[in-house]
Amino acid sequence: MAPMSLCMTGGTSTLRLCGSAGRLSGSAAHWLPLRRLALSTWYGAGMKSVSATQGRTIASSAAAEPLARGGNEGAPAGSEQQQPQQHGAIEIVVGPMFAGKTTELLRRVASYEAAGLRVAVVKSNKDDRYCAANVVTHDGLRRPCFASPSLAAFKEAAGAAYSGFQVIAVDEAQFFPDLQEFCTHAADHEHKRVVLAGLDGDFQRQRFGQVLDLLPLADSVTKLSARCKFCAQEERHVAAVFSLRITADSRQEVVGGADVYAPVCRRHYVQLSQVREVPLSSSDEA
Ligand SMILES: Nc1ncnc2c1ncn2[C@@H]1O[C@H](COP(=O)(O)OP(=O)(O)O)[C@@H](O)[C@H]1O
Ligand SMILES: Cc1cn([C@H]2C[C@H](O)[C@@H](COP(=O)(O)O)O2)c(=O)[nH]c1=O
Repeated sequence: MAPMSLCMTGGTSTLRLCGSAGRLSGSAAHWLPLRRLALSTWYGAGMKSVSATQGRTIASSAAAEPLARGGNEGAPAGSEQQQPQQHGAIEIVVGPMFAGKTTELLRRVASYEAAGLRVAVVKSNKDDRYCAANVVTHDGLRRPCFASPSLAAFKEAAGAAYSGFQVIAVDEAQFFPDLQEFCTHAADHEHKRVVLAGLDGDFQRQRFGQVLDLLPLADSVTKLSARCKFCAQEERHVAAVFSLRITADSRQEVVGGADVYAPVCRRHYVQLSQVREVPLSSSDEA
């Protein structure tokens, strides 16, 4: 079994497979073709990132490097022989609101494009906060995208262009009803690299959509943190790991920004989510 490592950088933890063919032991070593495994484990290596709380610089990632070489490590230079197929992969970026998930998604998109790959960016059409046809970060970075109710609808809208995309970047992943099925098929059978950004939990810290279902299928999982809004008011910088809803709406899906949510640390989540429950339950009784 390939070992897992938890790499901490500031407010960010990156959980990634860091096995190598040489370190394989047990039954997997008997049936996995070693060369294929060596290539696929190399893809995820070297990923590093820092949290939104640490500013706008997100450390460079080596994730695009192998792909920059076309994923064709086995072919001799200038060879006319058929190139090996690109390997599929699933990268997941999670965290509370305002943690920099979309920023990180766009950084990876730019990195893959710089490596010469064709990238499609998709977001849920439920997210109409800043612009219907763009992925937009809370601080205004933007990029045109497909806005779709489902990933099947995106595939249909892309039409013939779909097969040319080597990377599919999905923002607001928690809103897609067919996330697991689409990503699994795209990575396993269409050999695409799928990069997802989304909430792992809702305002009640419950699973949100299908993001968590993809963890066992992912090549890398990066959890980002934001900065606790209430600690910041006390001039303390504390990592925010939860999204607190500051309105009295109890539906799971409520699209919004700083008017509806605040990033909070554990202490403030516990304190303030209980406060929030009082007006909710008294109004429920009325
Ligand atoms: N009210 C706010 N609270 C916290 N961060 C904010 C707020 N408004 C803008 N930002 C900025 O948003 C950036 C993160 O945006 P984004 O990548 O869209 O986050 P996410 O996708 O995780 O919600 C942060 O670096 C921060 O500078
Ligand atoms: C916590 C929480 C969030 N949402 C919505 C609010 C926003 O529209 C998105 C998250 O956007 P971001 O890019 O991560 O800032 O999800 C929701 O519907 N329900 C929730 O509990």
